[in-house]
Amino acid sequence: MTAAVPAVTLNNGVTMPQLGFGAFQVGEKEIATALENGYRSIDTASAYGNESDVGRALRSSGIARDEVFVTTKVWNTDQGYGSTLAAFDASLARLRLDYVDLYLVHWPAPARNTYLDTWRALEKIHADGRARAIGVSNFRPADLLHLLDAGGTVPAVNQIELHPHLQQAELRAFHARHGIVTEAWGPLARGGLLRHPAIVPLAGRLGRTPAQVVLRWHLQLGNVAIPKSATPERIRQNLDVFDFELTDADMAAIAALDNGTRTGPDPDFFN
Ligand SMILES: NC(=O)C1=CN([C@@H]2O[C@H](COP(=O)(O)OP(=O)(O)OC[C@H]3O[C@@H](n4cnc5c(N)ncnc54)[C@H](OP(=O)(O)O)[C@@H]3O)[C@@H](O)[C@H]2O)C=CC1
Ligand SMILES: O=C(O)C(=O)[C@@H](O)[C@H](O)C(=O)CO
Repeated sequence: MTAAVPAVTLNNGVTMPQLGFGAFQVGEKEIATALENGYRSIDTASAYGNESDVGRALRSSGIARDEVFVTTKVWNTDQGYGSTLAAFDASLARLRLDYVDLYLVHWPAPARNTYLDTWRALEKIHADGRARAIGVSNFRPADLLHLLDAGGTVPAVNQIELHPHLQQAELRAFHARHGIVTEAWGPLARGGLLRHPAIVPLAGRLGRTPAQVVLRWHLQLGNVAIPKSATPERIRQNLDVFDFELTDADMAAIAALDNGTRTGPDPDFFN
């Protein structure tokens, strides 16, 4: 039996489950499996091409709308004030929802130089009650400073690549200073960490899997994490992480694995 998922409170008082289902490269079946097994937060994006699958899985689950936290994101080519408003309408239509819980700017896309205008559109969407919270993704400290200096709404969340090989100390400290929740994408380093000689024995000692140990590390750091799996047993296993704890020594052993390795694009260059 999986214990209840704790909630984190965002800077506007909205609460969000600390562990959710990452829906990149999955379809309705996997999203339905996640919901059946107790996930109550789904992370999608217009770029994933599966917002309709998320909507269908939600409707057929029979779970009340207000019990599931739905995140989606505006893609780089839709950045800009008017185009973001139009992209949001299209996302809601595909999801067949009246609102999302969290709407994110997917990448800063620095060469476009449009994220401030995009952010104004997210503020309008939030003011209109169509996103309960708004945030960003893959923003670097300089992007966040730029946004904060422009005034307006402080992002509720920055969703960034974060795992033991890329611990993002500078961004996490920035977020803590400004009340921004850190959400980890690729929390399992896309599977690349799970045979690591520092993780495997830890998992053996605790009677857990390597993925569960890594997810527990995220939770104890205070991150929101959104692991993806297309495998039912792993989908279940990844949510079953609320009844054990890593010691300070375990946390320190994992902290030592930081080597700055990315599994995905670098926000400096991804446009
Ligand atoms: N904002 C952004 O720019 C980005 C956001 N994301 C979001 O983050 C989510 C998660 O990131 P993602 O890149 O998918 O990577 P993850 O770190 O979640 O890793 C997913 C990989 O790990 C494997 N895996 C999952 N659970 C286990 C387990 N218990 N044991 C062994 N292997 C496991 C999966 O295999 P299998 O599926 O075969 O079970 C898959 O290959 C995405 O789905 C998306 O929602 C991701 C990338 C960028
Ligand atoms: O999954 C996402 O949210 C992403 O933005 C990335 O997958 C990104 O699109 C990518 O990896 C492109 O190669």
